[in-house]
Amino acid sequence: MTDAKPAHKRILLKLSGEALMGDDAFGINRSTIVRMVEEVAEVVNLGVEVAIVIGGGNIFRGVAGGSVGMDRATADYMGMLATVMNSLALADAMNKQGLVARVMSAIAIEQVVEPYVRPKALQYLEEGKVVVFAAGTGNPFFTTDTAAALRGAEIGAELVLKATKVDGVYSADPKKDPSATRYTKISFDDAMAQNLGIMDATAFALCRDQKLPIKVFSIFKHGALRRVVMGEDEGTLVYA
Ligand SMILES: Nc1ncnc2c1ncn2[C@@H]1O[C@H](COP(=O)(O)OP(=O)(O)OP(=O)(O)O)[C@@H](O)[C@H]1O
Ligand SMILES: O=c1ccn([C@@H]2O[C@H](COP(=O)(O)O)[C@@H](O)[C@H]2O)c(=O)[nH]1
Repeated sequence: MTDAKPAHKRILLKLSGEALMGDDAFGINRSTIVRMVEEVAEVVNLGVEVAIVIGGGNIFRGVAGGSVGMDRATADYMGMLATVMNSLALADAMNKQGLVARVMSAIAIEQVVEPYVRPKALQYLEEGKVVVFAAGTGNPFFTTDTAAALRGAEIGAELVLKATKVDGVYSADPKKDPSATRYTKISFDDAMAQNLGIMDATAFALCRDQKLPIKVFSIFKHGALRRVVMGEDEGTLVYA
């Protein structure tokens, strides 16, 4: 029995939307979302304050064909709405698991979820509730990675955790280049200079300027989220 304490008091967890598909072609795979929530519950039960941003790739990429030739901003609003659906599904699964989750949207959609109001989000976190930030930044031409950086900075998170389909940042996309090697850590400047596609440059730049480190790790690896929160060796650290 160990009484080791978490290395972080408040975190911003960015969950991959695409990972929610599991082995399905698109949408939300029930057992995958339940597994993700079990991992989240582990760290919430350690007393860590958890805010979440979830991507929309599992839904949005499924309808992306329909957005071909569409006005870019309109297609981006569709993408943001996809993240609202994922956020609702995630919060529902968390509530069923015994956690208390609140969804806050960057786009006004008040019959469905409450609007993002920073002091309210901070209050929820202090009360031990999990806050899910939906609709990205609320602006087209951005991504949910940037939303994670933005909300992470706003709520004073100590770390942004990017839980994705790969187990860290590689010298090239490991899905395209099998010879790519994984970094245990890399500076924001180096990641940006090498144009590493794991996150967009806006998200990297915001975190670098705010000195907000990022850990990239696999959401499919059991216990990885807990190990990151405990400060153990897992994934890749991106630092200022
Ligand atoms: N240098 C790199 N190191 C690691 N992964 C990389 C790199 N370059 C590109 N990738 C790819 O980036 C993907 C993760 O980024 P992406 O933003 O698409 O996913 P996500 O955030 O998990 O999904 P979503 O947008 O659905 O939330 C990985 O699956 C990997 O194939
Ligand atoms: O702030 C934001 C966040 C997202 N979008 C749009 O949504 C999709 C899905 O987000 P992912 O980060 O790719 O999962 C994204 O492709 C954008 O089209 C946005 O416009 N603004």
